[in-house]
Amino acid sequence: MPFRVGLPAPFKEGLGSGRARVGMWACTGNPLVTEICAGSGLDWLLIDGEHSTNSLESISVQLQVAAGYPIQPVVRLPANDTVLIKQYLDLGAQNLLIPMVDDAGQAAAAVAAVRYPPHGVRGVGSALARAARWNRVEGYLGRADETITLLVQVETAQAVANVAEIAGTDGVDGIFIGPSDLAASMGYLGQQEHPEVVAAVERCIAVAKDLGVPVGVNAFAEATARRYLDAGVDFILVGADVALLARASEALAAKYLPSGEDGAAPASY
Ligand SMILES: O=C(O)C(=O)C[C@H](O)[C@@H](O)CO
Repeated sequence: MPFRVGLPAPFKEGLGSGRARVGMWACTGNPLVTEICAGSGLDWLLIDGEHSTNSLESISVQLQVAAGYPIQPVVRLPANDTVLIKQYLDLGAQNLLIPMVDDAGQAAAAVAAVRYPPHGVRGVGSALARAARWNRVEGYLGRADETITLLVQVETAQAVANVAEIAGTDGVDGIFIGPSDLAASMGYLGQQEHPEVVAAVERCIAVAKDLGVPVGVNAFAEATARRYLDAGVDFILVGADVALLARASEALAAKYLPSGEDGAAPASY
């Protein structure tokens, strides 16, 4: 039986070759919404465990739903934490994004967390875990690494200063730049488009390209997204389910309600 039977290809496969992968955030915690986004035709979905109402259970169901569509799910954890990483891997998240990785030591800790001993510290629970399809994936323990993609987030001024060491850490499959937190840490809270922030993002992209390490970024403004694509990012997030719904529902209200009304529905509605 070929290895990896029943498991999707990891995000790292082919990453950095060919055109950039374009994706969106899945933040509602709702499998139906994620299913709608999974059928969008986009390349990848980022299921968010950091700023969204997602639990281990809701992420697990969304991965099952997304598996029916030609889209690659990546899951962001709330923190760079060995126990959480074990739980996310075991529920079947193969592609992990770890937030707030500021130096090579923190990157190495994330690498150790995704690897079984002797190469790391991941606890062994494959018989109980969807990761190994309850031990139906022949040889999973010896080859789990092949099924996992580890992406780390560069999103502070400190991380930008250390970007070459972070990107070059053995076992890191790519870096993902977070302009919102980066802007905040540079003293420009809420100003992801500030020229110094954009310049720092572009510096990180250039360093990663020089090292041959795949690099991604978040950019909701189309002009900025296109700028980062031109700079050579390999994967990008260009929108979010919650943001699309918020803006589209506001546009509906603006279209049909007389201007000046707040659009609140009657109490009995
Ligand atoms: O700092 C960033 O940018 C990110 O990490 C992405 C944000 O979390 C995303 O929610 C957009 O604000």
